[in-house]
Amino acid sequence: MPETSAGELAREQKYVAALYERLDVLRERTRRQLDDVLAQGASGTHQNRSERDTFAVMYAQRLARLWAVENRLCFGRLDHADETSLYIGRIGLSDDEQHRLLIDWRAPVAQPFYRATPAAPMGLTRRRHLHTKGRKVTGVDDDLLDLDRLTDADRATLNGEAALLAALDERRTGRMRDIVATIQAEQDAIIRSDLNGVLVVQGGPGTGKTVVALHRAAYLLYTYRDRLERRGVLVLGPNPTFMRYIDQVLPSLGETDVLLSTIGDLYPGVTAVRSDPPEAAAIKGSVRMAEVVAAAVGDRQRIPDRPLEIRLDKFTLRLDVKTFEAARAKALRARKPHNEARPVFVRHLLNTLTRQAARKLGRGMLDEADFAELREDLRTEEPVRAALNRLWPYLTPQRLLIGLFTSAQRMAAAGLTEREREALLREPPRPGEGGAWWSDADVPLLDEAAELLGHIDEGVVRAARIAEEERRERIAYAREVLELTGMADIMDAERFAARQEAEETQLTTAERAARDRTWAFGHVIVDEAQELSEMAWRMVMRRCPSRSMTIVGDIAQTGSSAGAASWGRMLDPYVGGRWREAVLTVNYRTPAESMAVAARVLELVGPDLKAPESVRETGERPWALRVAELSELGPLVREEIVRDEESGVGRLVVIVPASAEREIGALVTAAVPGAVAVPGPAALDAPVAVLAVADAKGLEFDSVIVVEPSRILGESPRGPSDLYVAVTRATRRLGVVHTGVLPAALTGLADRIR
Ligand SMILES: Nc1ncnc2c1ncn2[C@@H]1O[C@H](COP(=O)(O)OP(=O)(O)OP(=O)(O)O)[C@@H](O)[C@H]1O
Repeated sequence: MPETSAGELAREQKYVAALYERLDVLRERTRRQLDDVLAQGASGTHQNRSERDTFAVMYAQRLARLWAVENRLCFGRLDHADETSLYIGRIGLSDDEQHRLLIDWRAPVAQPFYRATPAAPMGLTRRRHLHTKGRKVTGVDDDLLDLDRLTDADRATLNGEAALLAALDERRTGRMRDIVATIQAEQDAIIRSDLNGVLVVQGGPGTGKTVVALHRAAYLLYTYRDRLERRGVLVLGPNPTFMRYIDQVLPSLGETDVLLSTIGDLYPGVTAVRSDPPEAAAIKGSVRMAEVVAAAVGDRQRIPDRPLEIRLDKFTLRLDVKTFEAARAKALRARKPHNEARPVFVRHLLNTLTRQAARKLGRGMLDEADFAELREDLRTEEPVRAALNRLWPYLTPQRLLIGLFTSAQRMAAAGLTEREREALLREPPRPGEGGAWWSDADVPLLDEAAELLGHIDEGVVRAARIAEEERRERIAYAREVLELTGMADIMDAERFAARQEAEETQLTTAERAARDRTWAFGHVIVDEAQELSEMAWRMVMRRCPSRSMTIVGDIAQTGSSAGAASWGRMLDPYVGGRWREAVLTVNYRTPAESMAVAARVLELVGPDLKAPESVRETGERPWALRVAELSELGPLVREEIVRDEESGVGRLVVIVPASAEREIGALVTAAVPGAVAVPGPAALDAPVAVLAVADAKGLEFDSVIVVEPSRILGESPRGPSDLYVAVTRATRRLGVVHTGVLPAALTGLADRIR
């Protein structure tokens, strides 16, 4: 950082202090507004209450936004040729007279902060980066953009990349940080790209795809707030650990109302916890499964090929094949989903049964009311109900798929081959297993099934009954509370209960969207998009009929057996070639020394692929160590920690083949206190984590040890991509530990001296 005169720092400190004062005033004002709205209580008309709820959500969100921007509220200053200056920060601030004090980084006038260069200064003479700690300005560094105006002193301190390099060199905390202060021009162009259409951002590891996608979400919400606030923005990522890794970025940019989800979480009411073996995942991910699920539904509409007798107390009724066929044809003609077509099928059969019953009862011609009454009587007869349920059962997506995957016969009827059936056949869920039965690859199939099955009337009825019971319970509880607190005289139980309920229904857009399978988002961002299967794309596209999407990923890193080999193959079925691509080329994470190793691994993925260029060097060569047994790993990791600490390196990850995750996890956790060997938030917070490649995807660590690279290579058809992911996770140091021979791509690493 260049020397800055004390006077200059003091001037910036004064300005920044005033910004924080203003922030405090606004927080206090918004808190009071929220309190006032909440104090109005649940009384008034329905419209009053709903307006009050809307205001309460709005003030609460505004308050959260104001609290989220505390750190590095202001990080830049633009000096224009006409000698005016603008301060750039996380949000815009004005005083009560509407003078602008701070410009939101997403506003058009802030754009030169990211794009101006000496060759194209965009009207600027200087771009200043302000460094702050808490509310204190600790330093500034300047890019002088009007070279004619430079004084000799200015020339001596010209320092374009200082802020970026300082940011990249910082120790990692286990959580991704925002980059508002150092967004680079090629990234800014993506962040501010038009809202409409499908934008694909292809880029190698560490090129900032994830962080750029998140800043784009914040930019779009700011620029198109009216359009997006109602429909919401969805950000999809590969696994829960990754979601945890990125979940602070948008709040730190003042955006709290974006739904972050994995594919495994996207179907309301199901959380996928299993992952399928590669072969099963590939079958379930193939678009052919759309036909299989449709055939499985059709299989549940199959009619008997012989007549059916239904014995009642007084007589026996009989349905013949012709009647079944007519009922089914009518139901299919309705072109409705399975459950919604059921009433058509059922009505036809019931009418036939009613006519038979009338004849048997000797009642000949019935008028309309008597006919309806008799039909209703029959419908409630247990044998009739059971027969109708067998013929055209109400189905939930869960019931359909459990029925399918637990029966080789049903799978065959739905068109799966013998080999596919063997790969997919499963035991039914054990009692209480419920949610744990589902895998990531099942979720798009549930969604597909839900489309074909439609709503269940009975379910709606049941839900309404449960809601009514809950309402009654709530009133009873409210009555108790009021009696206990002696407030029964001043407030009635129903009003008290309604007030509580109102608090529960004050949902944000993201919360409402998360509960609704049919929600159409205003914009969808897919990260690590190369991992999505064809079936997953169908599910995602359903969530985004407007096709306003940002898709970020790297085809060279595809690890899933059902993932993408090209963007066109995945997207063309939906947008027919109408997608635009932006390419990121600079790697901000991995030092040049590790990237040289990664480039050789990349040749195994595809000889024509080009690794991104690193923006910095660390001077440390990646190392390799051959050990006789993996049990040597524990002491070795301990040594590495000491070494890392001595050189100021923070967090370490041991990346292992999936098949050795448990064994190596046990070795390392036994040898290193505080080490964590299960994916999830704990792995992000621990000083040492052991992760399989799939769980390390998208993450980064100061120091990385890759174990048994040959096994990673050989473990799946996508082995080379997996090894490429593994060797590109380190921000500082990379080492390789192996028992056998090193893959050729890794020869040439420095020997590690012990
Ligand atoms: N302009 C920038 N200023 C500061 N840091 C940056 C910038 N761009 C990227 N980074 C940092 O580089 C690292 C890599 O970014 P990110 O994880 O978004 O890359 P990626 O392309 O998604 O990588 P991968 O494909 O490996 O998942 C992050 O620490 C990110 O904060």
